[in-house]
Amino acid sequence: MSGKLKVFVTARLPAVAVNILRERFDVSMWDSENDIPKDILLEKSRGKDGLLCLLTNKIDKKVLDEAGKQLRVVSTMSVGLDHIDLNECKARGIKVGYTPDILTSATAELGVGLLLATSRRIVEGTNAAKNGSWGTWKPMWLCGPSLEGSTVGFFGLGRIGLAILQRLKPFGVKCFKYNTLNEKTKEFETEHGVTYATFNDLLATSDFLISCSSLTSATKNIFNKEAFDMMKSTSIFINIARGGVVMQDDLCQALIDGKIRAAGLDVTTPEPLPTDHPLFQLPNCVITPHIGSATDETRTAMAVLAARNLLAGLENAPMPSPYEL
Ligand SMILES: O=C(O)C(=O)CO
Repeated sequence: MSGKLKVFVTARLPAVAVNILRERFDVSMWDSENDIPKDILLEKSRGKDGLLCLLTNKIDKKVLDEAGKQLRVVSTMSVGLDHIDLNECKARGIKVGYTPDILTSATAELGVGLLLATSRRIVEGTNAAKNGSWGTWKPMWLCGPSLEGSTVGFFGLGRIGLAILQRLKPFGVKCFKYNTLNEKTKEFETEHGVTYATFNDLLATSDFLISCSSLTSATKNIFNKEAFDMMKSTSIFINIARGGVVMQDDLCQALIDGKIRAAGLDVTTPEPLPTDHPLFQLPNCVITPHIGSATDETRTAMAVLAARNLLAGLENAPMPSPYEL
């Protein structure tokens, strides 16, 4: 038996990340890209000093109990933390590490991609080109709204929202609005050319509404029937945050009824969304499988940062990216 601290990694990660841990710890890993079943997560967490997890692993009281009192660090390869019971971690003195910043650009790129895919009807267009419905060039076929001259609203304007805003400026957007829990300073608003809106104003005036907010008890299901009813029938809704901010059945109905024009979703409830889900039947809904941060560079950097957080946390050194509980 080695006297090394024990860590469990809940998914197959790039070797460059795992090797950081192997040098110092007794490492076991769920060596698969498929999600680890809960019973195995519980079993493998038992007796570990540290866990390196993904956003798909619910690190709840049960996992923490099963791991045992020696568990000192939970490091997640994600910026989102809604899968971790943070209150329990705090109560137990367990340190939490996460991976913000390094995925901002990649996620912002995908957000812009979804905006363009929905507004310019790129998926509908490629399908039409493939399936023979192309025909001749028609004056108004597959038209969509322009970003130029539009009002773009952000629900949540943290790192990722801001990065999308910056990328959208060259498109000639007329007005950027935002709604967040805490209003930003006037200096911030002036610097970024964005104005605060109440949630209702954001709904009523945005041509494009982008959800970039974290999932909390305050944001859960906030995009519901009432919200979609308030949006313009010409507006486009984008969600790159968490599926849980949306009442998905209400969104589906709003798209069917023409309450809003289109939606682009990188996140859904559940994930994966069953292939027979009605949203997949709608031509005005573009769904990508939670790939916001999926660039080669970003995913590798996230894995490495998660490993470094775990290493530092277990060695009582400052984590490169701690989440302050
Ligand atoms: O890091 C996260 O929270 C993600 O959603 C991954 O893109």
